[in-house]
Amino acid sequence: MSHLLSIEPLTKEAFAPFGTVIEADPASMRIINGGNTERFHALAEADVVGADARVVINLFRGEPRTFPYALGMMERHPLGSQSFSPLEDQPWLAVVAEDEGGRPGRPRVFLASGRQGVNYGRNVWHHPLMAIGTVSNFLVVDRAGPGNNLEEFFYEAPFIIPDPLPTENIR
Ligand SMILES: NC(=O)N[C@@H](O)C(=O)O
Ligand code: NI
Repeated sequence: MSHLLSIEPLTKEAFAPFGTVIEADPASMRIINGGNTERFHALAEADVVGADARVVINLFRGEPRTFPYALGMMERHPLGSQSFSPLEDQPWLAVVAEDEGGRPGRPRVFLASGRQGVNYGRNVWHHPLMAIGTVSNFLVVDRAGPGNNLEEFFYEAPFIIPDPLPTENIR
């Protein structure tokens, strides 16, 4: 089995096993504020569990990853979902994996446009934030509160993510 990973375009259908895509989906749009504003309603839902769990809104400023990238670990948050929405129209990578008996399977790498965010479902394996090209800011909605909300897994051998830029190479 090759450890070189391919990069897929992010679509809500392909990402569905892992969470939802946060983008201006016309099907969710309603006109509000007397016609001044388009509301893209309820694109995702924060899912937090446990006593005294709170939904919090954060800013993450990610340094761009360097490529080829040796992906050696994945993480998940058993007590809450986690969303990432880019703030500067910069593409980025959402990396996820199915759970296979309590460990992540082969990672899947999705190239998100600068107008696409994701909400990782609660307890879904993912790689920590992967900005590409330049320092990138993200609005992050996730869980705060008591309890251990981080589980990490380290692969026996790293997977390799090729350079996603220029994005024209993504098929
Ligand atoms: N540690 C932290 O809050 N961030 C990670 O969970 C991540 O997915 O980037
Ligand atoms: Ni995370």
